[in-house]
Amino acid sequence: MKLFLVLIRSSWISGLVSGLLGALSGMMNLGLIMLIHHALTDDPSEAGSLPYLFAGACVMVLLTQVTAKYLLVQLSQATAARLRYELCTKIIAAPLPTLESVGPNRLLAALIGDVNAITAALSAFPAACANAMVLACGLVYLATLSLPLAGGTILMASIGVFSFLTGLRLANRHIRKAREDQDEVVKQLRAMIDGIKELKGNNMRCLDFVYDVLLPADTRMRHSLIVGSNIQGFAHSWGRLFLFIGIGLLLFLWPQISTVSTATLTGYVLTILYLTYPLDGILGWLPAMNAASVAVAKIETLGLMIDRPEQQSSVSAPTKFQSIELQGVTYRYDSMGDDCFALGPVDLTLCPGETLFIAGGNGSGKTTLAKLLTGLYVPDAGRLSWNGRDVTNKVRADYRQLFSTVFVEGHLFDRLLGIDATPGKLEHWISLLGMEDKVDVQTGRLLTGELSRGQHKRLALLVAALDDRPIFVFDEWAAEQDPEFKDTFYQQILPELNRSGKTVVAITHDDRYFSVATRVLMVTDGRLSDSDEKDVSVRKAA
Ligand SMILES: Nc1ncnc2c1ncn2[C@@H]1O[C@H](COP(=O)(O)OP(=O)(O)OP(=O)(O)O)[C@@H](O)[C@H]1O
Repeated sequence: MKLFLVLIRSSWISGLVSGLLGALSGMMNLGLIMLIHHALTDDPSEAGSLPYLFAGACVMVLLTQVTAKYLLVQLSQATAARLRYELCTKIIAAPLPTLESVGPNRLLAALIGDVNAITAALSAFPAACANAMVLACGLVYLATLSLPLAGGTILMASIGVFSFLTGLRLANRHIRKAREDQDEVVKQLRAMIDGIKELKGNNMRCLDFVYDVLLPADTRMRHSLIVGSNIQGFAHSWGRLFLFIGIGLLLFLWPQISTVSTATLTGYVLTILYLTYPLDGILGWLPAMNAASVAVAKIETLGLMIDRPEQQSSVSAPTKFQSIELQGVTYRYDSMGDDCFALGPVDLTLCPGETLFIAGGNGSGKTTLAKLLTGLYVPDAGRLSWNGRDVTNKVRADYRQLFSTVFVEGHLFDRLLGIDATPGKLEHWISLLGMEDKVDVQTGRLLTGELSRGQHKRLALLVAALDDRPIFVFDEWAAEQDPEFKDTFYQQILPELNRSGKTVVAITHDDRYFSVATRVLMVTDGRLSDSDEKDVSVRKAA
């Protein structure tokens, strides 16, 4: 039922019209059968207008079917696009930790697989309406031929449909399970694509991955699908059987207990045989409906999980700040129970124009701190303030616009988006970063296809520089640069940003360059402290 609500929300008028047209086409189909019945049983010399009626009914069937399908293709695609858009909007608006805990695989499976399942079921909607109408009209026609026979047929068909629906409910459990297993399969397929180099370099790992991870996940999904589909198939055949039992009873039993003319019997059998097609169509459509309902439920659950939209920000970014302060800020990941990492309490004040380096061991919490500082994570406790005012949910999105960031796993879009840089500035940064052959200045396209990790970082820095926010946050930016460019970064790029009034926060392990910073802080096991390494590096640099 929810599936129809999804359809109606998209455009109830198109849905209704295509349903009605489908039903009309069903009636026309049945009209054809009645005409055939007359042509077979009436005197050929009295055919009169029958051929014209037949031709007219054929044209009507064609017109109604084509129009209904045309309308529904538009509608089902619009519904799919709308579902995708709604989900994408929710994803963009959801807080980062929520998305991190849902994970990209589940999001992708919903955006692609579930939306496609819904589109497939909706596309078959006019045909289902046509089939339902053929069945309904067929039963009425049967009633005009013989009321008791029609009653018997309805009884047999009802038993068949009821058995089928019972089987479908049973199959549903397995189809739902298969949908859960699909998330795991998508996860492992992504792992295979992301880890292709690691797999190619170690045959044993490759075999282990394929036979111990990928195939078992796939087998679990396949098994659930096979069981579900087999139950559906059996229920389908079982439901259909009752129609043939009805025909058998009609042919062999009815003439024994009542007198019935051959013309009536012929019309009856002809109609019932014809009705097996629409019945088949409906029984065949119900499993697709079933899969679509599972998909709707999945999208709804996911939508509810991520439906905690943050307040959206104004389009223009702030150009200045006076201070940013973290007071007693704490943050804990909640994904791994009690053992999860906790940061803080952290006290930190960031002032305009300073160059702050943050150092510390692996896993000590530097990136977590950067995500808190940039408003991507919300502190569990403590206070984050911007120009003396608390960064509440209402202003968090605006606050995030203060930062140009380059995170370790940052993504590069293949074009410059949301950037309004002058050609002079663009060329300056392209030449400073040596990215002349990776950027199409005319179109703003970035050639992100085959980049080395160092080049990837340089392009990311280019985008951040063109973003031109008051504060730059670099997470181990120089880690993948050659010594020469590392030097350019610390001795040329950071001072240049500083001279143009920017504040820089750089997470770094390069103690050789600590002298460039105005302040160096150290993170140890989630705690922040002043570092005495800056003095050491100043001595080293001297
Ligand atoms: N999304 C997450 N869910 C749960 N735990 C996480 C998540 N991200 C990071 N952690 C954990 O938090 C801790 C701190 O991670 P963080 O990335 O902040 O460290 P880091 O100091 O930047 O390390 P590195 O120098 O290796 O980049 C680590 O133990 C990490 O496993």
